[in-house]
Amino acid sequence: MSLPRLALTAGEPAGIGPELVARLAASDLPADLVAIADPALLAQAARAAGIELSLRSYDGAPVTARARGELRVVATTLSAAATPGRLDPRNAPYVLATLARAADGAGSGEFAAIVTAPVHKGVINDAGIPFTGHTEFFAARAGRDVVMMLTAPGGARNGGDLRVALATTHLPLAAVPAAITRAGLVQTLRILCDDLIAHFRIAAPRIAVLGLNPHAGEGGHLGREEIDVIAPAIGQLRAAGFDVQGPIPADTAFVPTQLQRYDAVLAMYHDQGLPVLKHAGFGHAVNVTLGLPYLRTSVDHGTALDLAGTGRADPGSLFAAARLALALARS
Ligand SMILES: NC(=O)c1ccc[n+]([C@@H]2O[C@H](COP(=O)([O-])OP(=O)(O)OC[C@H]3O[C@@H](n4cnc5c(N)ncnc54)[C@H](O)[C@@H]3O)[C@@H](O)[C@H]2O)c1
Ligand SMILES: N[C@H](C(=O)O)[C@H](O)COP(=O)(O)O
Repeated sequence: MSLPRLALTAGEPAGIGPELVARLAASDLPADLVAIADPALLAQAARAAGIELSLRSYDGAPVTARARGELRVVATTLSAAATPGRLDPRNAPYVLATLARAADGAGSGEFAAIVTAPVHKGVINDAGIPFTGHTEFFAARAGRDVVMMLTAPGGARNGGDLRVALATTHLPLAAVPAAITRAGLVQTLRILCDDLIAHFRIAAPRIAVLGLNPHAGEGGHLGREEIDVIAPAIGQLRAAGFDVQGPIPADTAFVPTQLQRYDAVLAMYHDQGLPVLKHAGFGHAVNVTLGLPYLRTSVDHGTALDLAGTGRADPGSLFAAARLALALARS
């Protein structure tokens, strides 16, 4: 039987992504690993980290076994030689070309899933290309509404997984209140519930929806978004039969006794939910994009320019992302 094929994008060439992809290839993960990257960059990162890598050109043929270190590559050429730790806007189109190739392959069924190493959003913008993240890039390319969810195995302290989804993703904090709309929340909650049922095999997901303001608005005295927007969206989902609770004050939503009651928490913005998730699981948590017509998982960390080229980057999250992608593909 052929192995499930995972597309691996190596991300920012000056970051830790190429080294992590090489480390994953050196593992015994039972998958047909296809990197979409510059082969010379992968070889250079592997050499620097003392990883033995055997690169082969990707020809599309199915494979039934993969030896440690074996990695097929869709060769994508850097615009400028990469130096670890030093960003170069000239390579931004290269980074986006790797994402586009992965998206097209996953969309056509060529890949069972995409697993992405981190990109640097700033340098892509410095190159004059508007870009806020993989999540938004894949959503736009697929023409779908999506939801960013991070999952930390065992992060709920009761042995369960901590899952945090976001109502808004990469935008300035000042723009958050206006970006939270009733229709948007309803769509986000539907995608979250549907994908927890379809992909995570949770028959009736229990969702905690956080408030936006301190103490969930304190009855309207500390903000009205809970009353005007969040509660009506929750009501709509509940009327449709979903187990959605809230708006819950964010400051106490993550205490273990509260978390036990839920399968996922919907935070209103990036830094309301992700610091908790990363505190609980940094290094082995996984970022999953829900709502895409294909599977996409990613690491819980960024480009770590300070570690690039040192061989000291922890590959735990990329391994977890690849394992989750495989599990989701099998299910
Ligand atoms: N999946 C992604 O593409 C992704 C995720 C998060 C951040 N980013 C981007 O990465 C860039 C840098 O972001 P940042 O500095 O806020 O976060 P970062 O995760 O790159 O670094 C934060 C700290 O964590 C450490 N760290 C990160 N990954 C590590 C690993 N695998 N092993 C050991 N230590 C690790 C770094 O050395 C640093 O001290 C930004 O452009 C950001 O947007 C991308
Ligand atoms: N919000 C993510 C995090 O903090 O880990 C990260 O920026 C990556 O997002 P994309 O997968 O959309 O690039």
